[in-house]
Amino acid sequence: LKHSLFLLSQPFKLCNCFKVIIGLMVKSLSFVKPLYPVTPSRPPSTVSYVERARQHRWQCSDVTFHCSEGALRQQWIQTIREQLTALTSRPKHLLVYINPHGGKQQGECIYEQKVAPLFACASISTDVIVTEHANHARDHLKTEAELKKYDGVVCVGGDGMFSEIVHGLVSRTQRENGVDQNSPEEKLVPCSLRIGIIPAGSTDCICYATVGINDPVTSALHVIVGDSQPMDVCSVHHNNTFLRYSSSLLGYGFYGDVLADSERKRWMGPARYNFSGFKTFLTHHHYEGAVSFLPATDILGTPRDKTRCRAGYVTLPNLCFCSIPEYEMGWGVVRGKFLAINAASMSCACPRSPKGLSPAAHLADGTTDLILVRKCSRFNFLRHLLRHTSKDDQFDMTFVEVHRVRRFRFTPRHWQNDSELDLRENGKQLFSQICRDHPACSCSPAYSSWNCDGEILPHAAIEVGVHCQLIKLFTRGIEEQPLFEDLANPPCAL
Ligand SMILES: Nc1ncnc2c1ncn2[C@@H]1O[C@H](COP(=O)(O)OP(=O)(O)OP(=O)(O)O)[C@@H](O)[C@H]1O
Ligand SMILES: CCCCCCCCCCCCC/C=C/[C@@H](O)[C@H](CO)NC(=O)CCCCC
Ligand SMILES: [Ca+2]
Repeated sequence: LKHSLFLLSQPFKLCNCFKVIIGLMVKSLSFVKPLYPVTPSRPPSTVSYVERARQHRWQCSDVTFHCSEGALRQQWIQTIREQLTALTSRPKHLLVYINPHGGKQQGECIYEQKVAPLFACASISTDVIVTEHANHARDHLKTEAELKKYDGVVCVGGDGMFSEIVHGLVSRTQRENGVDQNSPEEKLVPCSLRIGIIPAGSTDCICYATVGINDPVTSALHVIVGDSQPMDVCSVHHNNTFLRYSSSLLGYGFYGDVLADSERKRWMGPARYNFSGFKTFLTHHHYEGAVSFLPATDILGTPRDKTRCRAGYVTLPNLCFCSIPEYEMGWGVVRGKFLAINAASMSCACPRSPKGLSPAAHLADGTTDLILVRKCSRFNFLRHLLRHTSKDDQFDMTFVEVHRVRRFRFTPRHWQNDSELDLRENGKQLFSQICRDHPACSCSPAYSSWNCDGEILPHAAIEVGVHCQLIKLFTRGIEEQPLFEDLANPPCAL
């Protein structure tokens, strides 16, 4: 009995079969059509378990046991419960934030119908907060939430909602440890609570790039089995002032302009990105400036590798976050006119771009892939963009270069001083400012804005540093797909 239960309650591979118990329910008789004669004193017991399906999807299945002998039945139930309680990596108490306005505005419904029943089945208790305004979750986490009560935080929403959770948790952790976020050289203290993402947004790139699919049930099951995946976070500063954290894309030029335009069309839902993407492509603005960066020379991989960041990938201990003066000598500089400057700390894969902006980027290696797309013809830029959606190499083009870096800075060519910046900060954002060289014409504006994980940063001049493994998610990274998927889950008796 003990041996069978051990197999049932551990992630295991046997004849390519994968089953992990998530919970046990002693069902009331009315739920089950008995196969065997049962009496009210001996109801059947149902064990729920996780099963792999196609394309990284996980699903929940049940097996119902009947046992005519009361004592043996009780022994099974007790032992399964003990085994499940002994799994310390599994969360028991979670704090859940739901954004009711993310994506197609289905957050509450997705949580109630698909996720809450699974958490209940796995005996996870939850405190649920439906947010009432933007930054509600961030501010609650930063100051009020009694974090000691919980084993993790779950966000139901998109990348913007995830970003709120990251800001709340990281800021709280730094404050409690006396770390000054305004200093770009400061080494930040990692957060101890894991974060779960139930995808209910428009892009959901963090979920897609860490699980392999945007599916609320799959994500909930990864939380239940207690997966853990460390993740890098970039800090963004301007003039020794902390601006924001970023865990997926920091994009200036094309992706900054797409976002600025799409924010005015939120009413369109996820389709706003198609509309603004097409419009921004047609405007074909370029931006002049200098990008200086500190290459990551002490790591094995490069952004042009054919290998991908997959579950179980172990990063070698590296220098992670390093202070500027120590490495000042190794900095490189690229000046020019750019259609896009993108920094991808992870692949940024999402349904729109299944391999992502930087397919070989790693989730937790302390680096970000800096992609510089120089001014080129519309036709060439379109070829580059379309390669985000195909298998072809988007970096194999003369006007594109990519560097794996630990830190970088961007200074726009005409950047003057902070009085201009203050104007932007105070809400009078100069997105429509025209080129200073030709004040009367309507050619490319002098500045774009940064797209920071889907939030607009009004500052153009920024300094960015990667903080290796600052947060942890309730995922295990994308699992390698079996060669013959049909053989991965043969019918397998428990
Ligand atoms: N109750 C609320 N009312 C209005 N805005 C909210 C509320 N709760 C959170 N927000 C904000 O909504 C914004 C968008 O949310 P979210 O990321 O969940 O969806 P999305 O933008 O559609 O998806 P994605 O970020 O994946 O593209 C976030 O910036 C978040 O701060
Ligand atoms: C002519 C048009 C060609 C279109 C080419 C399509 C290329 C798609 C690449 C998509 C990359 C998304 C990267 C993820 C960024 C997220 O942090 C952010 C927040 O959710 N999403 C966007 O900014 C949303 C960005 C959406 C951009 C379209
Ligand atoms: Ca990385």
